[in-house]
Amino acid sequence: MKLSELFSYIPIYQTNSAIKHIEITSIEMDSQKVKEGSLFVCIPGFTVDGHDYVDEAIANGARAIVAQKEVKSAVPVVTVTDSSRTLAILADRFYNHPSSKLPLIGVTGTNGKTTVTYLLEEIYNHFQKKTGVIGTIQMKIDNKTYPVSNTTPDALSLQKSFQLMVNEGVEQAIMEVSSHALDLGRVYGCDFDIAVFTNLSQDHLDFHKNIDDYLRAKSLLFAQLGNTYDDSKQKFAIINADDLSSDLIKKSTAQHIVTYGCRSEAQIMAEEINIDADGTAFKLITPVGELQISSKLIGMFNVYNMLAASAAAIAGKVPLKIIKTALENINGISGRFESIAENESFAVIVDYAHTPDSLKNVLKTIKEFARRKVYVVVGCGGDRDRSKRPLMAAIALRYSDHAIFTSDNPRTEDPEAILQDMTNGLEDFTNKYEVISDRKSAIYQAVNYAEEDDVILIAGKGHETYQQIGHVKYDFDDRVIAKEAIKAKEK
Ligand SMILES: CC(=O)N[C@H]1[C@@H](OP(=O)(O)OP(=O)(O)OC[C@H]2O[C@@H](n3ccc(=O)[nH]c3=O)[C@H](O)[C@@H]2O)O[C@H](CO)[C@@H](O)[C@@H]1O[C@H](C)C(=O)N[C@@H](C)C(=O)N[C@H](CCC(=O)O)C(=O)O
Ligand SMILES: Nc1ncnc2c1ncn2[C@@H]1O[C@H](COP(=O)(O)OP(=O)(O)OP(=O)(O)O)[C@@H](O)[C@H]1O
Ligand SMILES: N[C@H](CCC[C@H](N)C(=O)O)C(=O)O
Ligand SMILES: [Mg+2]
Repeated sequence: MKLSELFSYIPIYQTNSAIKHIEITSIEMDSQKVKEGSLFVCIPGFTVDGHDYVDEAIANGARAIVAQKEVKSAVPVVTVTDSSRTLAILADRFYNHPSSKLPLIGVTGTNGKTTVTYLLEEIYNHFQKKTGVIGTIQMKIDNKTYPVSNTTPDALSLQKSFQLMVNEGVEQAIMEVSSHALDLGRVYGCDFDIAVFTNLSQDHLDFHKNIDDYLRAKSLLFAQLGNTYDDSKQKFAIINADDLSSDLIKKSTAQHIVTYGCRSEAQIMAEEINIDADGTAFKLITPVGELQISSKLIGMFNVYNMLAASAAAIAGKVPLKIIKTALENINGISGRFESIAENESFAVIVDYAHTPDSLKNVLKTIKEFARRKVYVVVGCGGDRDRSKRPLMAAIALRYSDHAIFTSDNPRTEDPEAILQDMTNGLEDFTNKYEVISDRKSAIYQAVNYAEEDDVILIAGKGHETYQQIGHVKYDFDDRVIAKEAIKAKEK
């Protein structure tokens, strides 16, 4: 594509030489990925500054550079005020506005994003639509999966993924939109049709200044739904009426609002809720009819997830019957309340709870059905919100009979220091917990303790198949380790 054509979408920029004739073959934001003919966009990052990699990009074949400050370069430089924003606009143009060709649902909120996206995948698959899903676990197009390094990819990878979905004939795209992505502009240029808000509770206060700033980031998804009305392409904000943050979310959008909930008055509601150890049943009340749902998903939080997915699907004109069949068909989501010890006298559950709110929800749910002791194995991630550590530890103690505090992904932090952050202030309860920093040993210990009718919750890593220590990701899967521990106990 000619640079002149690409830049026709950027109204104001400066160049140090003529760019009209330059033909580019790809856009890159990483100098290491630059090939002959690439346009290299310099992004100032948290670790390094892309502007320092211009020479490497040119050596690898860059034909032009986009920068937001002065750089020395042997090839033409286009200077813009914000290179991240420019990257999003250029990527959308380069890949031919792919998100406008796909009905696109974005899901945001502290907890439940992955779950809601997979419920929606199931619903749309039952509706005979080919789906594309982007989120924490992977990118998935139909049944083909692709690895991801972020829940919401950078703008360049994202637009490229949308183009792949268009080429693969995807009829419904569904994605998780993290607060980081919204704050950093990774989803600028995405033409969302439906935006879903699950809930807000504490997380990521290492990145966001405070909880208000975190909520403001989440609200951007709703602000980005657009400010005009188009009969042929209606846009919807799907909002949890029972969440205290919903007022601000509602005010952030000019688009149609669909509310869901169980306690406050809402358009989509669950009534006559019945939750037990095998599943959940409720009556789904909607403006287009009512019906009974009987799902294998466990816990009140999953009723909310099912309501969120149902509300989005109703906005997307999916018939209620299809929604019912899909919700009743889904067995569970990888690493979310996943039951491991099917043939044992005790239960082992692996769950991705890594926030105070999700840990509390999941433990309260287990406590309701547990016949005997509840053990929890949990840690907190390094290089992440420190203030959630003592809260998660206190919740683990309060809602279990015995807690084993261990490492999650320590990343570049000292694992013992993370555990100190968790246990500071718990000196009076040392008989209710122990600290085993090696995660494998912690899981083995819990399994060794377990007797008939006990439940073990292994929280925090869910579907993850690695443990990151320093900058290295080692193979590690809670589910595999738990099964090994059970086998060893049986011997
Ligand atoms: C804090 C944060 O969001 N960091 C993201 C950011 O990394 P960074 O700012 O450190 O990037 P950098 O290494 O400084 O590089 C700056 C620029 O220089 C370029 N570069 C760098 C090196 C080089 O040799 N050549 C070169 O050109 C890079 O390609 C980049 O364009 O940009 C990277 C590329 O897009 C992201 O992968 C990275 O996410 C990291 C891995 C991360 O952990 N992010 C977390 C906090 C995150 O975003 N989480 C949310 C989910 C949270 C949730 O689910 O609740 C997510 O959406 O994943
Ligand atoms: N609606 C909900 N409200 C509160 N907790 C929930 C909800 N749904 C799921 N959880 C809990 O949160 C954990 C993570 O769920 P899920 O992966 O769906 O959330 P997420 O928002 O995608 O998380 P992440 O921010 O890591 O991508 C689950 O394992 C469960 O313990
Ligand atoms: N997307 C979340 C995942 C946290 C999962 C937990 N296992 C951890 O490493 O803290 C994050 O990056 O904060
Ligand atoms: Mg997720």
